[in-house]
Amino acid sequence: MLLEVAGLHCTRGYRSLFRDLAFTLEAGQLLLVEGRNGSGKTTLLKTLAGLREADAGQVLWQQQPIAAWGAEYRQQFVWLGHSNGIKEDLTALENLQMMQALSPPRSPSSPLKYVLEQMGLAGNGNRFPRHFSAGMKRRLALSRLLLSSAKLWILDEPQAALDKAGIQLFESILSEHLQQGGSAIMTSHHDVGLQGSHVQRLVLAA
Ligand SMILES: Nc1ncnc2c1ncn2[C@@H]1O[C@H](COP(=O)(O)OP(=O)(O)OP(=O)(O)O)[C@@H](O)[C@H]1O
Repeated sequence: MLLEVAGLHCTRGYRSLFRDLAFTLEAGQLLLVEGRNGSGKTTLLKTLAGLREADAGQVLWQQQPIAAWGAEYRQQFVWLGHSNGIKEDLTALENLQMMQALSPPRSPSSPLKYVLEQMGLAGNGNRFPRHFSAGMKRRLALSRLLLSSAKLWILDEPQAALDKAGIQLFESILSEHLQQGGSAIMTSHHDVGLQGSHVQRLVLAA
């Protein structure tokens, strides 16, 4: 088992978002976290990523509490939040270099120009993302999925701003990751075109 969550309780202000939350995630599985705006999806993802503390409960990564992993836990997953985490003053190619440096690299690694091509950004390598559309920025942000060898992906509304082709591209990258024994936790307000016993759903009802 890769990730195990038990008795998780998170509050924000005086509001309890979820209580006694429990689930497990195995290699090859996708967990879709659903719920209305403000129900606590981002809060849950940040808690799983160790970016905020739970009020109670445990998050175990490979049987060990994430706190016990220390800084090493950050190398175990790819994080993509609402913010794209790209630098507007670096070119697209320089952004890929930065992403590559921050994550355990894939081996063999693809040439960065090829990664841009795969993401539908061919010819934009030397441009600055401040001149990109919102969907182009999201595609650049999602490039990190092709650069990292991390087994777990934690993605907050990864399809935001993507056009139909971008959503299909993301789903095919995700599907390949799962087939290769990776796992992912993601939020979405849209249907995800992946089905099967390896896809679990968690609906937050707060
Ligand atoms: N920085 C903060 N300080 C205080 N309360 C916050 C903060 N961020 C979020 N909240 C509250 O926590 C609750 C859950 O927010 P969260 O962002 O986790 O929801 P969400 O399900 O991801 O929403 P959305 O679908 O809109 O992205 C909301 O009621 C929100 O008001």
